[in-house]
Amino acid sequence: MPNLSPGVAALIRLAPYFAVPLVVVYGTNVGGYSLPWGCLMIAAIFATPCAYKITVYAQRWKDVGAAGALGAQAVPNIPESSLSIIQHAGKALRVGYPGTTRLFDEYFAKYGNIFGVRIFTDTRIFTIEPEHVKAILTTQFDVFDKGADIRWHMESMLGSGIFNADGDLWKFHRALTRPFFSRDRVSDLENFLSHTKAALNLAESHIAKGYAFDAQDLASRYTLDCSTQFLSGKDIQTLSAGLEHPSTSSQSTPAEYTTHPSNPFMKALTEGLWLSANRARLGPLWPLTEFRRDEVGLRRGVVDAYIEPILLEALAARKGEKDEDGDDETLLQSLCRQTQDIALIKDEIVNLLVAGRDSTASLITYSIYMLAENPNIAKRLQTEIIDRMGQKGQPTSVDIRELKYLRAFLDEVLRLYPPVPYGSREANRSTLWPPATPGDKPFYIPAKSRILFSPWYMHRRTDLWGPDAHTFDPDRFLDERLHKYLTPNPYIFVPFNAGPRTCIGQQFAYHMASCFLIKLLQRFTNFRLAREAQPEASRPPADWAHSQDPRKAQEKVSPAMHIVLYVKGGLWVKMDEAKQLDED
Ligand code: HEM
Repeated sequence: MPNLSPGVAALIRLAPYFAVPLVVVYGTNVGGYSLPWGCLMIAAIFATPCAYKITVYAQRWKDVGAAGALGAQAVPNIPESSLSIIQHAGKALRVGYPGTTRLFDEYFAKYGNIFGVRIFTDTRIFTIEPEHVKAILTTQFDVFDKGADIRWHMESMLGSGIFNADGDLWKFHRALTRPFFSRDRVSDLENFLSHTKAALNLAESHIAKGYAFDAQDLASRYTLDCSTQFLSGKDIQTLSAGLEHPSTSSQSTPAEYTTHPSNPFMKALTEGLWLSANRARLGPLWPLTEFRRDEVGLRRGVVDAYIEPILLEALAARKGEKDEDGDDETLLQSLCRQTQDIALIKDEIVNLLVAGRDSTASLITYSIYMLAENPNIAKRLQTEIIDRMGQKGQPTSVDIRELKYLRAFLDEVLRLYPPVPYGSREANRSTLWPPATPGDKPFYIPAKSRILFSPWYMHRRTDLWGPDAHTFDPDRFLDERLHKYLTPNPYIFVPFNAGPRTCIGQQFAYHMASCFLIKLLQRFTNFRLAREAQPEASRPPADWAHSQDPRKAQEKVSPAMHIVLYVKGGLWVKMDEAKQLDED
């Protein structure tokens, strides 16, 4: 139904669910038994809810029976209504601490590490068991697709790009993009270093005026410029906008920032993802919130308008060239060589921009947050970096490999603040998962179940990471805790997922974030949060301080998520220029 708004399309799709029971009620009336009109009306009103309840009970009965026949157990379903679940999920998206909504806290405590919820006729199964995550991502990879629901929620933003594809289409995308993330290509640090320099010059000019700056905005612009340079050979210069002034500064933000052409693009990208995530939380009800028009598609239109000129330039440059690939060919050039399908190329580029910008910006943002919160760790990192390459030296990929504490620091940020806090898949057929407790019956996973697994929750489990799981301590990736917890049980740490669909940009992201942090720590010191600049509405709610979750209780900013984790209201920080050491 391409020309209909989401709301109208959904109504047409749902019409049979409401019409069939009414017709049945009406049919009984004309079929000889003449019920009084009052009874008929009551029957008509209750027919659809009754039919829905019967479907739900019949499905559950079928699942329990199928589980029993296989010597397995059905996943326990939580006794909460669909509307209440939708309401909690929506609230969690707006104001919740990612992962610790009432829904999760209460039900993980009550039912253990796996439970099911029903949203109308859909079953969703939540798990934070590493063995289940291993099954989803690796050992039962062919059972778990992204699925039709995800495509329905994400299509307006991501089209048929790699994130949204399954089966042969996914294989096609993967084969197309993977060669561009080879070790050689991602180890070329010039792109990252030149953009780091531009980004840190902006930070420096703000600091010189005594202003705080939003490190999250800076990180997003840095990662977007690096990613576009890598993908198309030309950056889109979002860093040239400069930085916003904090609301506490006496001077307002210069017009060159507020009117910069990259701003509508950045805003549309973020809003598009937020709205897409909201669709997933609302389940089948989301079209009601976009009744008259496709709000996400509108944002995608803004994104397209910004990237189209770059694309058309690349296509024009292709004309007349020989059909040969070369080592210096960009991904965009390669796509243009292999297809003239502009929609496909646009989808591919948008998918990679979404992947490259937000997740790595999240890693850098939370890294700066942790530098500010842990001055001793910042000092140790600084010492490691300066000992190896001095205060001005440019890192190489060998340096990055040898900076062990920096890598442990990044991994610890990824553990406590995984940029992609939740993963989702759909079972294309029924299967069995190992029990959460050895000796118990395996779990029966019915076909078509939507599965949600949470690195966020799993990365913080004290039974998997030790009693200090809530403490930020990079040494856990270097000392005996590594061998005690992670080495024997690698699926407890999955910030990039794992298996055949593991993140393609993992090494790219480590290099991009490492370059930024190395140069940051060479140039600046004394990182601190500028709480006065943090917008009032984005500060952590007062009741978080009394939370049972020790990390939530000590947060100084509000972590929030759409699909990717971010800091609500931005991460406003101050820092000092490091004293220049004499390196001669
Ligand atoms: C810290 C940074 C990053 C994190 C934590 C991260 C995490 C992830 C995760 C969890 C997935 C699986 C998503 C899913 O299956 O739904 C994924 C997939 C992917 N990532 Fe990343 N990512 C990061 C950076 C990047 C970068 C920089 C790029 C490329 C420029 C990239 C490209 C991709 C692609 C193309 C996929 C899809 C793979 C597939 O479906 O086969 N990622 N990433």
